[in-house]
Amino acid sequence: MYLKRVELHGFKSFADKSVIEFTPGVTGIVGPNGCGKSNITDAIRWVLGEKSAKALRGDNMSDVIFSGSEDRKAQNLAEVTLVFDNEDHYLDYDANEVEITRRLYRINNEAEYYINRQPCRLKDITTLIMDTGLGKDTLSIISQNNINDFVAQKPEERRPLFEEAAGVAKYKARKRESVAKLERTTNNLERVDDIVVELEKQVGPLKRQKEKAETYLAYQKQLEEVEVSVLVKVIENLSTQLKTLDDQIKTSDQEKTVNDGNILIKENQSEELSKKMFHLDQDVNNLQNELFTVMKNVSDLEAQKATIDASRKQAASSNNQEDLKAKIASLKGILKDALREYNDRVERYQEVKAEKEQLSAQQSQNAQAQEVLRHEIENLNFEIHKKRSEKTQLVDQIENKSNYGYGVRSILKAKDSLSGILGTVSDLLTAQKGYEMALATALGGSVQNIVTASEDDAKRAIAFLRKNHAGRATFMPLEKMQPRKVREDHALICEQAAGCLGLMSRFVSYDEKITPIVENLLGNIILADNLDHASQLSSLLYARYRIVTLEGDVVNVGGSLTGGSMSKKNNAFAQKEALERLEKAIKKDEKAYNEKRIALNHAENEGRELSSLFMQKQMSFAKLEVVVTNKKNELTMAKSDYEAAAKDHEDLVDDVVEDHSLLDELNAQKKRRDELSEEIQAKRTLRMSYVNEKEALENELKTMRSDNRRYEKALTENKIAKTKHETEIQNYLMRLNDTYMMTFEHAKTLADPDIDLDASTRQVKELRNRIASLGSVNTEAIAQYEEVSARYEELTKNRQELKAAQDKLLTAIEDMDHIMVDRFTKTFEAINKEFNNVFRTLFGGGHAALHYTNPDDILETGIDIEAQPPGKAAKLHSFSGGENALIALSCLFAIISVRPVPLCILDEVEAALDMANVERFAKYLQTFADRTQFIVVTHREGTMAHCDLLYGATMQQKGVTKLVSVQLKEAQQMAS
Ligand SMILES: Nc1ncnc2c1ncn2[C@@H]1O[C@H](COP(=O)(O)OP(=O)(O)OP(=O)(O)O)[C@@H](O)[C@H]1O
Repeated sequence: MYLKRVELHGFKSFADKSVIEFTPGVTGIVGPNGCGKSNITDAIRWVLGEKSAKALRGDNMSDVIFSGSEDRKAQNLAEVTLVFDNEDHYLDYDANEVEITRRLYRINNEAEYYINRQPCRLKDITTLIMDTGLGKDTLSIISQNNINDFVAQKPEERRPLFEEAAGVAKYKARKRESVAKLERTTNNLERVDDIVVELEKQVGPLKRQKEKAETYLAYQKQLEEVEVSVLVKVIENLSTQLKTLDDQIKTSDQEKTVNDGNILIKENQSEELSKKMFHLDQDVNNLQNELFTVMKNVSDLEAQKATIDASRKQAASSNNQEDLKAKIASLKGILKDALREYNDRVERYQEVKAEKEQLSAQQSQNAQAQEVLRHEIENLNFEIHKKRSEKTQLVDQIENKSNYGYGVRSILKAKDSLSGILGTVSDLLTAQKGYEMALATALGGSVQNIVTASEDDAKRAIAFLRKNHAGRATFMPLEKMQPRKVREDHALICEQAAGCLGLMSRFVSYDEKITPIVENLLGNIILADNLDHASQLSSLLYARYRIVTLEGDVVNVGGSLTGGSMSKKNNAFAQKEALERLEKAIKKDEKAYNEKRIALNHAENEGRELSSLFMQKQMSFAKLEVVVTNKKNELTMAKSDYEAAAKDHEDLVDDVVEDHSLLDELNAQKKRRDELSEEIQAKRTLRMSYVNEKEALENELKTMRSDNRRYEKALTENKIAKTKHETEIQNYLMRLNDTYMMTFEHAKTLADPDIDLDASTRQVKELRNRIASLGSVNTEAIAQYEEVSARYEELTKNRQELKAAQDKLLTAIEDMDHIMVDRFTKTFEAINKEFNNVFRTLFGGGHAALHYTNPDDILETGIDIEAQPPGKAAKLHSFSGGENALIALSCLFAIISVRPVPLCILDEVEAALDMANVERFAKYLQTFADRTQFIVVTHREGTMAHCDLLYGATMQQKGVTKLVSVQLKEAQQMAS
């Protein structure tokens, strides 16, 4: 390999493109001072990788670009190419010729590098020439300064030259890299070690915490599964019991109400009976007194009559003729009395008969009246039951809101466990009577909106619905609701308009605190009496408002109409109104029912009285029948007695003046007596029946009161049980909500319906105990552990890798050290030997040697020079400049002979030598010329004489170097 050509363009004084051809052997470059000879050396050094501007004799790298002269402008870039012949493939590059180019731009200070015109990095160039003997720090470029400094250098500063000769630069560079790597690896290892130790401290406790947290979560999961099923089952059981209790309460309540009514009626009846008995007693008493008087009268009158009858009987029994007249007269008197009595009794018989018939007629009237009343009572009872069941249905609809959305119902059910739920709009508003349809229309779907105290309450409720998949609902936070209004001028138009009743909000009752809701929902809705007026009004108001009618038709904003028939069934306000109406009707029917019951009772009493009277009449009638028969017999006998006596004695029959007053009075008194007896008897019988009836009533009342106590007791017990059940259900629902954030419906979908309640309840308790025994738990530990342990594992792996890398690097460094020591020692010894030889040749005798300054550390040792020219003492600092140069050149040649280099550039290295030594130097050069290509910058003729090729550097144009091939003579002229 040798340098074939150097091409320069714009480099320092080489303004124009210059091509310098070289041949193997020694090439001399001559010329006057400052004409640019050393710039060629700089150019070669630059291409071979020099990075220091100072080494290139400049301040900045851009100083290498031609900076202009008197006649020439500065260049914008410098470019130098070295062309090597590489036929022997000395350079490790697959080409017979290798071109290395470096280029630098002034404008951005950017450099470009090429190998065989292919762009590359500076590092690729230094790698290519490493250990070839080329390169900026090698033996290939030796300047006058290098030579001058060599002897004065510190031993350590001389070492690189020897290292280069020993070919350890590659290893040194690699070692440097390995050491740097080792340092980085060690640093990393230490850092990783620190972290691993730190992590180790954390991993243990975190693992324990994580395991505890996992156990806790497993228990919690188990607990949730079991407890949700238990809670669902318990709630279902309690709900079933609650339903039974409700039914029992309803039944007891109804039974008690019926019983209460019956007791009241029976008590009234009993009281009435007492009153009647009291009056009967008074009547009987009075009648009894009168009876006494009448009986005394009868007795008196009968006594008088008996006297008369006795004298008549005496006269009648006489058989004297003279008394015959008196006898006939007596018998006639007896006959007349008998007839009168008979007629009297017959008349009474007829009277009693008539009375009996009248009573019978009254009885059947009474029976009819009773029948009518019973029928009416039955009807009323049926009505009341019907209305009560309608009411139950209606209450159920109103309370359970079965026609409302799922979300609304879910919220109402969970109301107690949520905060700030005030109820639905339909709960909080009541339509005034007659405005139910209008209000329902005005509100539309908003009736189902749920009013909350605050916006946060609404948000919590929405979160609850979302979590439980429990439907959707609209919420109206009181604090957020803005009023809607009708403009004042529009309100004035309304006031004047036909059929306008005013703002809908005026026809609603509500609690003052929900005013914002009412003003928001109804503040701009107008009520009109009918659709025609509503339509006219809408036109007047430019169709800006919603106008509803009493019938529930609507003129919408914009003027469209909605209307037709509307079911009241789902109208919340109509439902409320219907309930009120139903309750009133039930009360009215109940009142009528009780009144009819009392009337029936009266009729029954009257019936009883009539029947008692009728019985008595019947008895009197029967008695009278006997009396009439008796009287008839008596009359027949009297008639027969009279006719027997009067027969054949018609002359003796006188027309006696008859005085019937006594008999009439007696008959009258007797009639009265019988009437009184009959009446007393009737009243007594009646009283007796009243006594029996009252007794029966009291017995019934006793039973009913005892029933009532039973009902009350059952009611109280059931109500207490109901409250207890409700509270328990509420508590369980709250537990579901608070602990598991679940609605009952959602929990039901997750629950196991076939659990054994007792066993599961025990399991819940046990799990709770287990959880409690875990103490404080950090659930974050699971994620923390995962993170820390993953990091720990990764870093542990890292540590192993780093450790392996460290070991590998240490081994590599050790190997390199061995190689370097070996090579360095061998090369050093060879150079040392050669040094003495060259020295003796150049000095013509004497002695020279090289020594390690630190033989124990071959890798770092400096190199000492021991030189003793013939006849002189060996003190380096006391040699002349020329001697120093010769010593240095001896060493240089020794090195070159041990380690031949392909190219060596010597820049005025022999300047300090005398002519004889220059001669020796030049000759010596020739001894190497077959192995090493020399380029020698020189002023010395002796050197020039031994050059194979000579170039002369000139500056024909000022400041611009031009190189021409010259003959020795021309060169000598140029030098001189
Ligand atoms: N960037 C540059 N642009 C133009 N000319 C430059 C630039 N850098 C250096 N020079 C010129 O190059 C010359 C120096 O060249 P160089 O040091 O190679 O000369 P020389 O021939 O080696 O001299 P000597 O024999 O004294 O060592 C100077 O004239 C300097 O002005």
